[in-house]
Amino acid sequence: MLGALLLPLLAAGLTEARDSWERANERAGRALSGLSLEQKVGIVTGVGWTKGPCVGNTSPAPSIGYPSLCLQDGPLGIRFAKGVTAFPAGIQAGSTWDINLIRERGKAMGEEARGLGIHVLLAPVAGPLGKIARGGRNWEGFAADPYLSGIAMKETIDGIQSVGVQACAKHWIGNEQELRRETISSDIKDRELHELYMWPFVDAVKADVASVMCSYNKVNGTWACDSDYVNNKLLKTELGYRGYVLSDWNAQHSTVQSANGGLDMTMPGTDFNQPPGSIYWGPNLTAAVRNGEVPEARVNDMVRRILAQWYALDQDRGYPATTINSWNLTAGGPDVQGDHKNIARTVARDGIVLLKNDNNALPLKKPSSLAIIGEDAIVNPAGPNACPDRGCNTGTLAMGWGSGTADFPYLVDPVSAISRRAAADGTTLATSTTNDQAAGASAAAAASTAMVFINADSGEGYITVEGNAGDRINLDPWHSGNELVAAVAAVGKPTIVVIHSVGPIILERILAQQNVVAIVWAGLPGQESGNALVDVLYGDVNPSGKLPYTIAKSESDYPTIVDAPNDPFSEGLYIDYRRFDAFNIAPRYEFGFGMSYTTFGFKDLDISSRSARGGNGYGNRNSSGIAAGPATGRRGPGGRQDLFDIVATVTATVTNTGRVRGAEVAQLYISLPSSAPETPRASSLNLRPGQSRKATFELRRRDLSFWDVALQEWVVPRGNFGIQVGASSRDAKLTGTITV
Ligand SMILES: OC[C@H]1O[C@@H](O[C@H]2[C@H](O)[C@@H](O)[C@H](O[C@H]3[C@H](O)[C@@H](O)[C@H](O)O[C@@H]3CO)O[C@@H]2CO)[C@H](O)[C@@H](O)[C@@H]1O
Repeated sequence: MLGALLLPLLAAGLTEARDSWERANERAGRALSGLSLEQKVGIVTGVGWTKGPCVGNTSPAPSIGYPSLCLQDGPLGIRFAKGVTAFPAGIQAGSTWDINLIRERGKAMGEEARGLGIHVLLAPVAGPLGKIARGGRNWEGFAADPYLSGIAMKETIDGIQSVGVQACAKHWIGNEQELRRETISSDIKDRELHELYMWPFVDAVKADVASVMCSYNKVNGTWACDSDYVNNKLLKTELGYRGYVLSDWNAQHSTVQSANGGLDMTMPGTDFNQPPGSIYWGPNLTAAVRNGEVPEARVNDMVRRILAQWYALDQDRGYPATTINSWNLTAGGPDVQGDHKNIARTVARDGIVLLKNDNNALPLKKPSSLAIIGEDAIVNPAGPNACPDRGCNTGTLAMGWGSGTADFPYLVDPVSAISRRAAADGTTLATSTTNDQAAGASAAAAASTAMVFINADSGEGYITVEGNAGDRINLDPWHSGNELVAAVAAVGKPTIVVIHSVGPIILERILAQQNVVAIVWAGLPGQESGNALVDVLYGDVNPSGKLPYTIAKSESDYPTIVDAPNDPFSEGLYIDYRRFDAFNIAPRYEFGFGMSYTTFGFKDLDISSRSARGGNGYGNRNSSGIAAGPATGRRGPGGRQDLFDIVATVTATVTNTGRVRGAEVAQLYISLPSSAPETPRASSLNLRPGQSRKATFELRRRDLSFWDVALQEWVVPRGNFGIQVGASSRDAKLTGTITV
């Protein structure tokens, strides 16, 4: 392992902001001048839960052709609709580490939103970031790492907004657990706030995300949606955010403080989990303006921000009428799936991580017989959508529960997909599709190979499933999964374990079973679950997924668990792999780990750096032209714009040294000079080699900087930066340095 901490980096081409914002902003200003105060307040206030077709709706302003804005979840597809695609969850997209796939998934979600006349898709998610392994909503986001999360945020937003739908980056900020999420204070120190929790939102702002949703929790003692500090100072001033801030549903706690603190839209608008009739804005905001507590200029700013995004995305020109009906699904329409099952299958497949594969147990080679065991192999007998917001764990797991879900149009379960393949191969199947251990053992006894399906679920805290109030109660598989694997493995047949999970599971008891020869981490694959799995199990596609979080040997190895009434974030910068690396804790499977059916060689590391302040580029392995010191560029979306300058390019040649075609995610990690505070981050480049190809990583000034609390600025320290290119956070194949 290199150095105490590793700061990683990525690939090219980060920002293609829309250039129409200035014009849109002018149009918004003109439109605004013709509106009454009541009309403006209607644009910033939701009409109430279930009072419109979408989960969030605002009042129209017909005089300027402005509609009732429709805001709808969510991060893996359209909630409360029929005829939509149930895409793989964010965490599955993250485990592909594939920029293009992540963008295509976002675009497909955007197309479905547009097709239903949804103006704002409430996605993607970067909070929770995933510092708490048990955190109920971690699976809605992409990775327990700000760098990978940030890249995925940018690509998803680009995809959604490329088809004219407003994206919403959520939940801003510090919403890391479900327990007491509406009362807890996330007490986050300045450096951690910048380097971990704000980092992916910077990418979102740089991508010109239309809206940001403030979270339920308090930040350093003040409700996020009422906080001048997080909304005005950090988001709108420091990060140069041009869009609007909307509240999570009922996350607003005041009329005046929230208005003056930077909130621009309140949702859902009335009496949601509150006494009937309670509402902070609407008439109360009008009154606060009239009595001088909120300047009308502030309300004008809210409306201008909202209208500017509507104009910038051309939603004033021929945008489809809203046809979704969240409260009567059969009355909504039309079917908007198109061919999106293809991208859903590809993301599900490329997000599968192969964790163990003794003696090439996989891919399967037309086995004469195969036992399929476990309730996770079949669809819930009551149907895949039997439980509202997927609030149960019955049958195969393909998404978590809560507002970040969609109805399955269908769910291809593992047993159906494997049965089709087995029929074609002439394989005899023995099935036991409950978690009954004796039945599982007897199925295994009847076959040459056993395959056991287990899972672990979590979700949003307004639903409790089998004692799990959103957050998980432990990191074990559900429904006695460990015992089922043990009973099957004891039969003595080669045993393959397939796991569907929202996040890490402690695997030690499974790994202790001698006959467990392979472990396939199938994640949260969405509607194409079984098809994607068969693609990998049979080697039609070589697995290329890499873990977007660390799998520990013991839960106590993780930095924090859900408990205190307030969270002091005392783990500091050391979340997920940063903690394992810094404190020399051996993980079971490290961040970035994932096996393949082939092998890869890495060679020819080349590092060329250039001045961050416009100097000429030159190849150099030692002293660079990169200027040390604080960022000084003008501010724009994302903050100081010189932070996005490319200051170095790192290349390496990756060769497929095995016998079958395959893809490798080459990963680059940077360690900052020891003289500077340590700053770990991670990222990657997805490389699909034929035989040999060059992986190219473009490093931005931002990627070599740490947040200097005293200076209140990003700073590039002097000294040697360690460069590591390899196959995971702990598998360095090539190393080098950049000296600043
Ligand atoms: O959907 C918009 C945002 O909503 C937040 O979650 C809320 C969720 O949408 C809503 O369905 C749920 O309502 C439940 C309510 O809280 C509960 O008291 C009642 O018994 O059942 C309702 C469900 O039928 O409330 C959620 C908030 O508590 C999300 O945080 C946000 O990400 C969504 O975008």
